[in-house]
Amino acid sequence: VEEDDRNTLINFLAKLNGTEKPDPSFGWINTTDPCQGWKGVVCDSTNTFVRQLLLNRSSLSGAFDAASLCNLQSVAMSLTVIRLDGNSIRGQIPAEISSCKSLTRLLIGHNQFSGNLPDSLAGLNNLKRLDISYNAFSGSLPDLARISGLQRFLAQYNQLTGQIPSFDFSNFDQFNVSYNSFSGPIPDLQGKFDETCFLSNPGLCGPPLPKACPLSPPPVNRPADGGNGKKPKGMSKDQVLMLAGFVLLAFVLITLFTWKLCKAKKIEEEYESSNKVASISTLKPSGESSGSKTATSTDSALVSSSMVVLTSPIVNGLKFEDLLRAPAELLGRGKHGSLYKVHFENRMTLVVKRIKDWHIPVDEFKQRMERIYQASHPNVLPPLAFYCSLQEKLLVYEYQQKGSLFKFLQGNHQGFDWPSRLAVAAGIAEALAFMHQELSKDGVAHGNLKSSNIIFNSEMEACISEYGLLVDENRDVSSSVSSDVFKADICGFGVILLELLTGKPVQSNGNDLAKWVHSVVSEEWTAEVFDKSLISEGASEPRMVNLLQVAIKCVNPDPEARPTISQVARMIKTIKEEEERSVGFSS
Ligand SMILES: Nc1ncnc2c1ncn2[C@@H]1O[C@H](COP(=O)(O)OP(=O)(O)OP(=O)(O)O)[C@@H](O)[C@H]1O
Repeated sequence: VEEDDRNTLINFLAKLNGTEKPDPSFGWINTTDPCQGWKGVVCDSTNTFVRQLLLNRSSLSGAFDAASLCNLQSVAMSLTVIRLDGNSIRGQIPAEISSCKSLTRLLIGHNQFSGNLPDSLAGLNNLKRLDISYNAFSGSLPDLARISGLQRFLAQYNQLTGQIPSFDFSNFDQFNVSYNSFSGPIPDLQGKFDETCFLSNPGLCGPPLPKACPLSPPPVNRPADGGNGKKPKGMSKDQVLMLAGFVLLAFVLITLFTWKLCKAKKIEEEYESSNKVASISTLKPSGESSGSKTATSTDSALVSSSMVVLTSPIVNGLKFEDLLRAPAELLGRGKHGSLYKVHFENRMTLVVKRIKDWHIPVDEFKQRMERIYQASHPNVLPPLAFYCSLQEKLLVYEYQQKGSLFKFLQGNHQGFDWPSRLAVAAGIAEALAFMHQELSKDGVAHGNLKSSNIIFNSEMEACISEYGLLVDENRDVSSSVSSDVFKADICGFGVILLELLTGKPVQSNGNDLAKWVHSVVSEEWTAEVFDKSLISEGASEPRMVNLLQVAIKCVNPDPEARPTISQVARMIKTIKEEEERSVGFSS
């Protein structure tokens, strides 16, 4: 990034800070490149382009100068994520935001933004997630329905007016416009989302709200219509009656159809959940005798205040009691505890990890979770909330329906080609390197890295889950013992690389796979180890061997001989670059 552009970025942060110069703790200085250590800046794998600005929960209270940011050629084309949620930023969103053409996520919830949203926002046609919730935005929404790939729109707790755009809800995973002043009919939700997403908008009508819409169309108050709300001219009385008849018929048909759809969905859900669903308070942690009392069931009335919600846009207002009451399904009982899928009435689905036998002091647990949440990398699933008492430790994550790498490799993964596997390897290495760097002083490693803890998000990007859930209880951060926890992650990562190369997920701790690969490689049968589908797609054998060598370094039985994760990330980046060059060359 050129020096002038760096200065513009530094001014951008200063404005966000509401000060003349940015807070030095961010490390945004013009003698270093943004890709080298600027807090909250995530670059591409070649460290050339700024991809993400992650300035959420950073105590910012100034203004969002999107104009200077998005007018920077070098940044605007590459920037895919802006996260500013959880600050106290004021003012409007400048119309120039639309020059940040590549944005897929714009997350600015929980701030003090106000004024109208610029119409140009609807020109961000790569946007997948837009979160403007908990601000003071007013006026009508731009025609966001033009953004065809939008999957998430959160706008609750603002002062927005006008109609809700006719989104194509088929792609949506979350939607919320509650606590605003929207009016008019709710668009066709295609069977998704219930009334909680529309609460407290007195002018809204139609399903899923119990309030039916008036027969004649309500006054239209969107700017595109001129906002005059006048009746169409030149219609005879008969024509008006006929039109009203059609509207009535359409309304009856839509209501009937929605009712049938809801009924069918309910039956399907009841069927799916039969035998499997109970509430989390009735499901006992593994290893617990059925006669024993859990802290959860006894303490619940006393401890709801101890439920710490870290990221409120998704789980705002979540209480410990809500977690206990909601229908829960046991997903698995691992070595370290049980995992439940918890369904909420507003269709939010979370997973709750109930950690077994972790004798960590409550304060240390809290501090640890907050540090992990603050570290924030897009390829690491953040804890959304946690609960901690002496006897009970619960962690809440977003449910990811695409499942884990482990499950994926267990199934028919024929189409999982070499470039995709390389991208998964590089993505996880980069995310792990980021977390190790951010949390090295705290001595917090992942602690249980394996392919069932690599989860695909809705965009099929591999994310690390359950970071930092284990602590070596004999650990002494000041001594070299703490480096062992990081070296254990390297070994776990090496096993994941072996799984990607061989296409065989490991059931045990990975030693068997590592031993087998060692023996095959030492007898120079290297090609034998690779997944047959990789060989048949014509993946580059030399590059697969290079990755195999990285994996073998990582699973070295001597922890001290293993490379660091940043070294690993660099090696994988080089292999990936070679792959990209060769693909570019051949095409
Ligand atoms: N956020 C999530 N969304 C969807 N599935 C998940 C999520 N987190 C974990 N899973 C999946 O749920 C299953 C059970 O998870 P669990 O953590 O109990 O398994 P585990 O990793 O083998 O156990 P442990 O971490 O205790 O060793 C695993 O298949 C895991 O991949």
